[in-house]
Amino acid sequence: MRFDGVWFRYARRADWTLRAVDAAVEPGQTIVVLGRNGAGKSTLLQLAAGVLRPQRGAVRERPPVVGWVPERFPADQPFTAGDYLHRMAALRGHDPGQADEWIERLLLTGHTGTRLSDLSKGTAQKVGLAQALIARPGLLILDEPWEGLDAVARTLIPEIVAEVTATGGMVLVSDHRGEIAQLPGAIHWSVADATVAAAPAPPAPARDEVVIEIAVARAAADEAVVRLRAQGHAVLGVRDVTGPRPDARYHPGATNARNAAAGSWNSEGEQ
Ligand SMILES: Nc1ncnc2c1ncn2[C@@H]1O[C@H](COP(=O)(O)OP(=O)(O)OP(=O)(O)O)[C@@H](O)[C@H]1O
Repeated sequence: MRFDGVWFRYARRADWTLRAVDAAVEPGQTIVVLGRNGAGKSTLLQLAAGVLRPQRGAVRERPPVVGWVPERFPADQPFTAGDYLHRMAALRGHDPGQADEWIERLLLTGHTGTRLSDLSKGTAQKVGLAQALIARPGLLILDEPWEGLDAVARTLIPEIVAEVTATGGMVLVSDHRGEIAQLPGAIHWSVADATVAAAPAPPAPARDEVVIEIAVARAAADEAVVRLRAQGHAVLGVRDVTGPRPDARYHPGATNARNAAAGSWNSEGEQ
């Protein structure tokens, strides 16, 4: 997919929010879009998603299925979370079971009967994420995905990104706080002064580590993740050890992509 001389502004005589943007995303790539508040990251992502249209230039070769997770999930809709996700699955031509798999994986099971407007911000964000993933997107767009998410859900983001890219999908992620600057293998773009430029990747952390698997009570998972992070440990993932075993790439515990991610760890000889 590429931005081909893209110019965009929100009103006819307004300053350009983005000027002459030329940039390309290849299959399997993750792009982290960095920039200060108001720089134009969301605008760029919405142009990529096709939600906004450029006044000049074009976004070309966009994959047919796009999953867009806006910065704020629009929760003012008259559905419960479960009903909404099942409807979205049906609308996209999928079995409602596809929604159930994401409901389970994003730990939304206890919220399916809650109306969207009554969900907490973080839970609503997870519904937004599930909605985008049900479609099995070839392009996944995550606008500040860390905002409002609980600690467990945060650990799932890199895992989900790896699964999409492992199957040739592209991922665009905005990040104004530099939280995902360490997303492995990601390419960084910087948005500033209405232009988009390649940004150097932050230095990789020194690696002399081992992986320890621990099991904690489900109710204590959030607290455990927060405490481990506070102690300086990298939390690589959270998975359900009692749930059904998955059998396809976007399913809970997705075997192919998950193994591919684990393989990259093994190949570094750290286990
Ligand atoms: N719907 C809109 N109408 C008019 N101006 C807008 C609109 N949306 C965004 N803008 C303006 O466009 C500029 C870029 O906004 P954008 O949301 O793309 O920035 P951002 O880098 O994503 O910021 P943040 O990190 O705060 O989300 C800002 O000056 C913003 O005020």
